[in-house]
Amino acid sequence: MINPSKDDPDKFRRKPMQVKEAQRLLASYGKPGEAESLPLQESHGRYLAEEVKAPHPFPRFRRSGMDGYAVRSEDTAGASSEQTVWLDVIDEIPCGFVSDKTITPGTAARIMTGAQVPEGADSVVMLEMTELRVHDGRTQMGLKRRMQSGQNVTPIGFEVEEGEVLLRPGRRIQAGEISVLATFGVHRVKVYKKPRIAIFSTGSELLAVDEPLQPGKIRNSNTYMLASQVREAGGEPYILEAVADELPLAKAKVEKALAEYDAVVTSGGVSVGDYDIMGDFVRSGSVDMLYNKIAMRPGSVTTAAVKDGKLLFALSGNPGACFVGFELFVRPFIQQALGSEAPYLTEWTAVLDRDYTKVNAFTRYVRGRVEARDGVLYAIPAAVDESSVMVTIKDSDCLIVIPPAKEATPAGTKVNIVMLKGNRS
Ligand SMILES: Nc1nc2c(c(=O)[nH]1)N[C@H]1C(S)=C(S)[C@@H](COP(=O)(O)OP(=O)(O)OC[C@H]3O[C@@H](n4cnc5c(N)ncnc54)[C@H](O)[C@@H]3O)O[C@H]1N2
Ligand code: MOO
Ligand SMILES: [Mg+2]
Repeated sequence: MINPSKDDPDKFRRKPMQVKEAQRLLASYGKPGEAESLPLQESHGRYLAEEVKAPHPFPRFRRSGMDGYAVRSEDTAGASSEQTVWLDVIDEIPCGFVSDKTITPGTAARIMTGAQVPEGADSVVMLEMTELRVHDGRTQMGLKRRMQSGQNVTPIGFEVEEGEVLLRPGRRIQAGEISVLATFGVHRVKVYKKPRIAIFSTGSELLAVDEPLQPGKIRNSNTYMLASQVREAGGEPYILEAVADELPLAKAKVEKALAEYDAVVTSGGVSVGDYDIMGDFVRSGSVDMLYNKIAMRPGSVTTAAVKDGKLLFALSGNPGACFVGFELFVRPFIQQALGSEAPYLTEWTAVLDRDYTKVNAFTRYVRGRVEARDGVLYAIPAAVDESSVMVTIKDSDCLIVIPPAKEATPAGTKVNIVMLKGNRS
């Protein structure tokens, strides 16, 4: 039986908050966590918790850029297409070896790419530009070209000076950063710990992925989608079992999870329905509600609350809204906890590729694809983008931001797009 007293007007009177305002509010909770030291090869995708300075210049020694001969450029002054200059070859220097000889006038040393240029030499002649002979019992190299001082020699500190700041805290470690760290012998890297994020869905209709379908029921896809989003954002997902739409069950589960993990993400039950228990929970006083309505679609009922400094993100059950709510609010929190210097998704501008006919008082985050044609970015909205639609999430690489509009937004309009791909670990 429907109980009329259930329709508490408080439930419906929600004050919408703008996306950016909600992000600012959440940012005061998103702080880098503890640091840990990881072996270099395990640090990929993490964020530096320390500043890395160059303990020595790089290159550390004058380095040959070619396989050839180290010479004194002065000695080649007389070389021309008609005139070969011959120099005595006094040493052979493979990579990794340092010659104990000095190149004096009239001499040269055979040298390999990457080897230390010997004292006295100031340039390296490419092997292909030289000839070799034995003359009066001496091995000589000949060349017909004048060399400039410094030619094919990389000077000390060409890339990096000693003491230079190479990487700052908050820098995401990828291949280029790994190369820097390895070059300077940073074999253990101080990074921020991954935040541990508990995830569970609410809904009496939910079946586990391995259960056969039953009438009126669906499989729980949000939990797994969210775990994947947590991972992509750099966090450590912890999947908890879904709970039925019963307030005491959800309350106990959230409170335990908030105590045990760095943050909790739930899906479902935040709207105004009779069994929307998460909505009731955040208004129950057990947690401090930050917002329960955002001026956006999908995900207008996206909710957040805090307890003892820990965040509860109560996302919509509708898969499209759940996905967007995560990207706009949970992802930045995870990134902030990781110490990222750029916690929000990259925004670009693009040209709307076709008319977007829906109107709304709230900003829409329409899933879509981005395409570059003739140097211009075009944003193509997904054919179906309803909040309840799951299947087009996988085909989207951006969210097209359509500001509140009373009329259709025509093709050709310049729009902001929030990039979903290319930001990931
Ligand atoms: N009278 C109104 N009804 C609705 C409103 C409204 O303003 N007034 N808002 C609509 C909007 S917008 C959204 S979004 C949804 C939000 O719903 P809830 O967050 O309360 O989520 P549920 O009611 O639990 O479920 C909605 C929908 O999503 C499916 N679902 C839930 N959990 C999962 C999961 N883990 N995996 C896959 N699918 C899931 C669920 O079965 C429902 O179909 O409310 C509108 N209604
Ligand atoms: O939360 Mo609903 O997805 O606003 O459309
Ligand atoms: Mg509901």
